[in-house]
Amino acid sequence: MGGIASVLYGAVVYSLFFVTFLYAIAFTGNLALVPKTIDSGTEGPLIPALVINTLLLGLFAIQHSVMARPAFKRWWTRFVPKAVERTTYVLLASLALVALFVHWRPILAPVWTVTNPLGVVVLQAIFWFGWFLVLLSTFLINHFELFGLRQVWARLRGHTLPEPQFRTPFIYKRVRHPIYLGFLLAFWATPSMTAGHLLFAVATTGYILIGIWLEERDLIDLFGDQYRRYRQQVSMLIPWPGRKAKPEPEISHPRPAE
Ligand SMILES: C[S@@+](CC[C@H](N)C(=O)[O-])C[C@H]1O[C@@H](n2cnc3c(N)ncnc32)[C@H](O)[C@@H]1O
Repeated sequence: MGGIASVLYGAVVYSLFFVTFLYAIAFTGNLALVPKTIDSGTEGPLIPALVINTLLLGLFAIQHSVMARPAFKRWWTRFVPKAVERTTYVLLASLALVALFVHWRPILAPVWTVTNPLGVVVLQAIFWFGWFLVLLSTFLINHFELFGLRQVWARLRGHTLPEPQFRTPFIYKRVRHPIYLGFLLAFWATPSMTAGHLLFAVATTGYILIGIWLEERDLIDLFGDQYRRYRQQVSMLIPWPGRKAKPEPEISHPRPAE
């Protein structure tokens, strides 16, 4: 694929991702700005709703976990050019989310309902903080590389991509997975939890915990002892006093002979 075509493909997919990301906020937060949310629409029979919602969540989880693994990437970059591998991953992830938004069936039995005005405000604040944390953390780790734009831009400029760098900026010094923490806050913090929303929150929490286990295996393969030390020092999801990344020991280089 030529450099300009790669950049165009990357830009279109990035736009699709961004719209999907905004829609996900409205979908999980039941914001009336969008035509369909997690609890909108007419409720149908329970069993088909459970089956369809579980299949939709499973489709997203399988797409995400399988395609993110290094062995899969090595295999499919024999067919998909390396420069657009990440873009194609983002495209398929966004399409899996669109399918979930379109086909999701509401299950409206209430699980909890908070009516206390302060409680409602606190839960809504946690919801918005969660989404803010997700977006902020993508920028801390490398937003444009995560969503494929850096790769297609490098292809256009004829540059090779640098090797992945281990990073612990800002909140990454306190928790190893702030993006996933943000999702958990956003998915659980609601004043009115329905059975459908609970299914979504429980399934995504399970998926995130499995995803962390898989991601950390890959990170240890990639960064070795550096990541092992980080894991010993820093909490997985919940920041804890005293649990903080320590500066890496300086590597001493022999002084050149004078
Ligand atoms: C969707 S991001 C999630 C990052 C992290 N798990 C989080 O929740 O903030 C997944 C990508 O981030 C990379 N990654 C995770 N932690 C990293 C770190 N400390 N430094 C560099 N890359 C990291 C992984 O290799 C993977 O490609």
